Amino acid sequence: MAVEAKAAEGVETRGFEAEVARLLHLMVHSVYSEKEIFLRELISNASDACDRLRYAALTEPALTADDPGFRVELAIDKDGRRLTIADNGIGMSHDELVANLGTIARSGTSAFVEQLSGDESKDVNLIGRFGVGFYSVFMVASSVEVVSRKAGSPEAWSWTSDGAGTYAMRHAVREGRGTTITLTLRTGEDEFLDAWRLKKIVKTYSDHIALPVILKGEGEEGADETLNAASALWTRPKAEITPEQYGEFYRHVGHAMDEPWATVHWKAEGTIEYTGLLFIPTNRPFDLFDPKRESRLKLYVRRVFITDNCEALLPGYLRFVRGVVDSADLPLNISREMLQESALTAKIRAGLIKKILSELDKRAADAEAYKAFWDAFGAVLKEGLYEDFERREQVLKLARFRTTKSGEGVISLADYVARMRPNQTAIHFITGDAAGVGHSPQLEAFKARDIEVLLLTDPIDDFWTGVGLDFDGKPFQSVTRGDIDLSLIPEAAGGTQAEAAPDADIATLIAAAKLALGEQVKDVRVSKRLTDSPVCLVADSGDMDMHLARLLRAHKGADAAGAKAVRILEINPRHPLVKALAERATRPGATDALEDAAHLLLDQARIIEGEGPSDPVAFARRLSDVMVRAVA
Ligand SMILES: Nc1ncnc2c1ncn2[C@@H]1O[C@H](COP(=O)(O)OP(=O)(O)OP(=O)(O)O)[C@@H](O)[C@H]1O
Repeated sequence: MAVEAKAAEGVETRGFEAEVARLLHLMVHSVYSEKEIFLRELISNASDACDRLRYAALTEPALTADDPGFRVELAIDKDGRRLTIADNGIGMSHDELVANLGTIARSGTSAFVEQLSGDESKDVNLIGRFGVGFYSVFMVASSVEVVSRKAGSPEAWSWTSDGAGTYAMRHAVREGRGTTITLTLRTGEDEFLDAWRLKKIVKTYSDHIALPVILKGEGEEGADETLNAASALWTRPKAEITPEQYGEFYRHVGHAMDEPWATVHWKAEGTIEYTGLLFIPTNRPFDLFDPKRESRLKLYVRRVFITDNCEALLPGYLRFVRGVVDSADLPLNISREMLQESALTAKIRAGLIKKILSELDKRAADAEAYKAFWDAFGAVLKEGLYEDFERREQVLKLARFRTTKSGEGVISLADYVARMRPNQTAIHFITGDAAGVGHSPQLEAFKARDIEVLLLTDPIDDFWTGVGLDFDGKPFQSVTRGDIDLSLIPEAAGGTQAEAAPDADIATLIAAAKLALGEQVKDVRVSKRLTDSPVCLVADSGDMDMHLARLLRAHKGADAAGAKAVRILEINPRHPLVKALAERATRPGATDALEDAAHLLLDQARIIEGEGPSDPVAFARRLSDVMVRAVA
């Protein structure tokens, strides 16, 4: 953390973590046009600090007894070119100052730093997409002092920096708890010393903050002035809240920078009362695929912030939802642990899920807007198909799919069913990588019969398709697994099939291939799925789907249960190569050539699956032997 720590006359100079130094360099040289967002970030932090103290005071009331009125105060010192933002929140200890303002502790900021290209003109635009919290002050300030006193502690500490590689820590004096941040503004940033400008900024970005943001001494006859509405946004009547205010509030609670894709604000009344103000983001939050799959919803009890880490409030598959739930029915002194188990929490959870799913259902009517949502969060929502047994049908109805016929668009299962071919009884799908899945040879017979196939490319697809779901009475069936019989479905017009090799010859070829390949395949058989390619691999009906097996091998190693299942090699009796080999198989002395051919066919099928030959050296040798014979 500290590159260098030097104690001289009570001053401790420390180096910023390398990533912070990079970030600060960008801030200091920033030409970002909306520099005023630094104030939003500081007020947002101050409000969070007050929320956290209010919660701590539930169990330790002495923490706030001397100064119960939470607030944020802004003060301007024109002569000194200084702007001060002070709060009476929880404050920071020496170690917290070092940890929070010297390193990158937030996932959002580290995602930001990861994206930095070194090209400043490009990087500056990232500021608007990520937000950089506290560090944004260096866009406007030549030096910054943070004086903080942790609630309950007599000691205060000062953190100072000019944003150039190091910061200094020293003892300080602060009357009462909280944090005071003093910015010395750079030349050219005088607008932030102007009371009108500050009022405007607070009104625009921080009106929703639930505690008063006060401008000191700039009102009539030097009076203090409260600049924001200072009441919790979710408690205000919907009709009085503008979309801009909802948007700012979303960015504050969601630690986000985008616009909400959907806003749902309602009051639940009945067995349990609560207010919900939920947002579905437009963009994927950075921690969306974090293995912890935590929900970030903020829970309040009668406007006192309790936690933003209550797993029991939202299932993992809705973890992209941001916002606030405030209930008067939960006890104020409820612990985070009790919350997880409370029957009231379970009721709220059921209410939230219902509201979110029905909102999605409503919005699905606008196909284009819904596709934007689906592209961002569909992969997560589909986890519900696997884990929310009760609501599978609802989620399935909300799901959208790319298919062999959808082009760049997506379709619903209802669309799929409506387009099913005569005598088609199942919903066919293939799982795989986005780049290759649409070209798999296993799809050939489906294309020949004009049967639509769902192209599933999210890792979760391999899981939910294995739980025996159906839609509208139609089961899901993988095109790469088990026996497939499409003979009852008419071929598409214009399709002509080449003559197949005689059955007896094919039987001889199959026998020779089985002998040559031994344990490497479970079976060799005539394919009903191929029309153009000579071979493909399929999984046996009881075995794991091939794509899932590959995923498991990649993540858990070759020994993972089911990952090793041996596949079936299918051959296409109408393909010229197979026909020639079948003919050759009936002639005497064919064994060696057929052995090479069988291995090459298997390797070819493996390559098409994206797996590579099982023995690359042997593959290369066989291939050159065959080529030599061909050109000799
Ligand atoms: N006024 C404050 N009082 C107490 N702690 C603070 C204050 N300002 C910042 N902090 C601490 O410093 C941390 C880093 O702040 P920073 O603004 O960089 O990120 P953040 O607030 O966590 O995230 P975001 O900017 O996305 O809201 C905070 O998480 C908080 O712990």
